[in-house]
Amino acid sequence: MTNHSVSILPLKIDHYTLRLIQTEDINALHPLINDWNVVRMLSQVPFPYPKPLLEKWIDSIIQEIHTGASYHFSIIDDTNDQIVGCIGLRVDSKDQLGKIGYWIAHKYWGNKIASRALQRISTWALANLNINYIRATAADDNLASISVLKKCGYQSFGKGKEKFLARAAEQPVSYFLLKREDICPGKSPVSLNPSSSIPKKILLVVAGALIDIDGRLLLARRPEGKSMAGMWEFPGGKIEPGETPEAALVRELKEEINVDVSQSCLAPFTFASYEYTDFHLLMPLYVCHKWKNLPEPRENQQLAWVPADELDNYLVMEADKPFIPLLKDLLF
Ligand SMILES: Nc1nc2c([nH]c(=O)n2[C@@H]2O[C@H](COP(=O)(O)OP(=O)(O)OP(=O)(O)O)[C@@H](O)[C@H]2O)c(=O)[nH]1
Repeated sequence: MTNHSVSILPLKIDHYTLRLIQTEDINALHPLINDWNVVRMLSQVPFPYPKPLLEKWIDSIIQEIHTGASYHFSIIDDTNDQIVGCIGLRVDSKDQLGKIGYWIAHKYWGNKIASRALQRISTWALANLNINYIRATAADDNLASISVLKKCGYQSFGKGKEKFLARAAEQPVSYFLLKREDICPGKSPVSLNPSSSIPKKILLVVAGALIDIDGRLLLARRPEGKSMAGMWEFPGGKIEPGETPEAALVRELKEEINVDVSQSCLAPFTFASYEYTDFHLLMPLYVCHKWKNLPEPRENQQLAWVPADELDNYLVMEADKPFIPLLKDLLF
């Protein structure tokens, strides 16, 4: 994907901070991870864990942040500035999958740090990375981790065997998956026989497809905290009572991305009629080629100018999916 960067500011949970692992963390991390209690539950780590090997791993994951291949965080107790564990995620963009792993130093077990960190990173990752699912693996004898995963909404989806370096043996493991809908249930599409459900409130929303002189389309990413955070959509919003769709779109474009558009520059293009779990969305989409001001995110959303051949890399809202082939024809 182009033209937008992942927000990796330190993340807060109660009195803990999650921030990207740094080279200087080595001295604090090494004694905490070089502990049989911790290492026996991690498949890829030997025991003892030589410091230079950890150093090499830290160097590699710092490089991977630049390419977006992985994001690993130290978990820091704000009360004394001590590192208490790590949590990280490797990104497989092709399958829209993140693979998550974490450990907490033995002396901090029992403080619910893992579940809070897992909850936080899962929400952050689904809102900011190009993924729709997060996968985790736990050794079958790691009951604490299995309970943490279940508490955070991860569903068990199978069993297998994996080699654990520290134990020098294969171990039975369980695989877990978190889907976007599992943590944002409000707006998931109705999958089972929608016609039999109770009639829903019709929500009138208007959206704009802004196309620049290079033939790229503007997409906005729903920020963390909103329903369906991380999904891409078209700038726009709800039509207020007494408002025309055109007036509403002019207002929304100003409010959301500080763009001035005149109603006469909005060309009706198509519309979405889509049943979400709690409402039925009716949303006209207008095309617009002319506006004033450079679009700027005013609501903490990411913005991306996307050429036609990259549109398929963006996870757009379910209701917007039919727009994509139509817009590709328009852009090419
Ligand atoms: N603006 C916009 N909304 C869309 C698109 N596709 C789509 O399903 N929607 C849905 O239409 C509704 C838009 O309302 P909105 O933008 O005013 O509201 P919101 O949920 O973002 O937040 P809010 O209610 O806190 O303002 C949302 O429920 C959103 O999920 C789209 O392409 N653009």
